[in-house]
Amino acid sequence: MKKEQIRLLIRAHKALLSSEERKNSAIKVWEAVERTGAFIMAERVLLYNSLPDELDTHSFIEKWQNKKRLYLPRVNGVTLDILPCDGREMPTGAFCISEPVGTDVERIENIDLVIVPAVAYDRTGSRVGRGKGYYDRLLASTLATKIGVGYDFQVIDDIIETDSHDVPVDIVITENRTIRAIIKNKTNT
Ligand SMILES: Nc1nc2c(c(=O)[nH]1)N(C=O)[C@@H](CNc1ccc(C(=O)N[C@@H](CCC(=O)O)C(=O)O)cc1)CN2
Ligand SMILES: Nc1ncnc2c1ncn2[C@@H]1O[C@H](COP(=O)(O)OP(=O)(O)OP(=O)(O)O)[C@@H](O)[C@H]1O
Repeated sequence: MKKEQIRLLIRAHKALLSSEERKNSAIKVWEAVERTGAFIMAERVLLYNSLPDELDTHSFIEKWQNKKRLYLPRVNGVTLDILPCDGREMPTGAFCISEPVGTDVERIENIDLVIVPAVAYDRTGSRVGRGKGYYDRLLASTLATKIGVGYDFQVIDDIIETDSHDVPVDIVITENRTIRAIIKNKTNT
């Protein structure tokens, strides 16, 4: 299936979710994330500030804000800057996402774990994003563990047709499953 087709299908499916279902799924996903070795071991974690149509991250960020060093992305042209999520107020930035302020940009090399949003995943960890390539550019230069989160229907049975720039995740976590990608994504280990 082509990426654009997948985006349309998933958008339609998401529109059917009740707020109760959204909330319950998020609780289960974050409980499963907390059980992974990658999360337990991680000191610096890059999260995303969820949009209404994404798996909610707000309660999770609040819970862990003072226990780990959390970071959020901020759009800078075609790339993402990584800023600490330190509890300060976050104004609405690009694409209506609340983004951290300040100049304390962190290097992606220093991040231990990246929690990645996506529109869809397949069971090998390949992902379809929102089509702007921000995460592909960011993840191209990290050895951090990458956990993709989402609702269970965001994991599709088809294998996603990928391009050479696409960076897969290592683990996909939904309310029903934790999928460890079959293909090892790191080339130097
Ligand atoms: N919560 C969250 N933060 C994120 C991302 C994300 O996907 N989710 N990003 C991931 O890259 C980066 C921002 N990139 C984004 C790119 C497109 C859209 C978006 O809403 N696109 C619309 C189409 C708008 C258009 O084409 O102009 C859409 O998907 O319907 C949002 C964020 C960094 N921060
Ligand atoms: N590492 C990269 N360097 C330069 N351009 C890139 C890179 N990765 C992706 N792109 C460009 O970004 C655009 C969108 O790519 P794609 O459709 O794969 O995005 P996506 O995976 O859905 O989005 P995202 O990675 O933001 O979640 C493409 O035109 C692609 O050429």
